[in-house]
Amino acid sequence: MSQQPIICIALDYPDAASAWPLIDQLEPQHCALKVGKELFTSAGPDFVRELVARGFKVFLDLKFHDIPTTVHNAVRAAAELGVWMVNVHASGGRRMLEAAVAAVADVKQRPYVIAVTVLTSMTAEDLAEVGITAAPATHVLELAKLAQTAGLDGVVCSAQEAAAIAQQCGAGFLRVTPGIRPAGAAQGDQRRIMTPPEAAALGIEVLVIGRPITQAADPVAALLEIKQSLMA
Ligand SMILES: O=c1ccn([C@@H]2O[C@H](COP(=O)(O)O)[C@@H](O)[C@H]2O)c(=O)[nH]1
Repeated sequence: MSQQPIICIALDYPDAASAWPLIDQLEPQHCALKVGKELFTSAGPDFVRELVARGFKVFLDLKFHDIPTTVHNAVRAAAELGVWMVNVHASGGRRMLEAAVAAVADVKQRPYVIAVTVLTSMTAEDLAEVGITAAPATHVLELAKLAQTAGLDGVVCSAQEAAAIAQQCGAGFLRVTPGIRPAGAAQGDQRRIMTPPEAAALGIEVLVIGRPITQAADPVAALLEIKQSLMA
């Protein structure tokens, strides 16, 4: 991983035709691309293979959460697409996490396997409603510890928890942070947020940014402006 964070653009488009105009203007050395549930459901594995063939690092953000055998086989199928990173929910538990790691053990180009801790859209109140009374930061750390001891490469967390995770899990354990909002950008449904320069100052490895880029009048200019803000 480089000193500057990798900017991973969340391609949250309804279909491939809507996504290509932006992708066609991007260079693989400038950003990674995230394909999530909406676009994958619509565009499918061939779309992912095409991004990989064009040289992009692809984060397949399908957040698998199921019984261990099902997650093992799903992670294996994702790895065979040649993606750079794939994820599962840490709350699926240790056996599920270990199954996800085992799935990529003998894959030729092994992807990073990371675990979602607490969604960046969630507050303490949201957690309490699903029976988790710990503060988000506390629960994120518990799940990060579980993911690390199960052999995962890192976690999805908010930038607000990134420093504590580095302290607890050490360097080399990836922190992939959505909920990144340039100053003045619409928060939308995100709740635990941080600006790109603040997140970069924490040494976060991957910043996931969607709408502030994809819904900008000029998405490429928005990406360049964010990258420029990291140099200051
Ligand atoms: O905790 C999480 C896990 C995943 N996401 C995904 O990241 C992007 C964020 O997009 P924005 O438009 O920048 O809000 C989106 O694809 C989510 O599915 C997340 O936000 N939080």
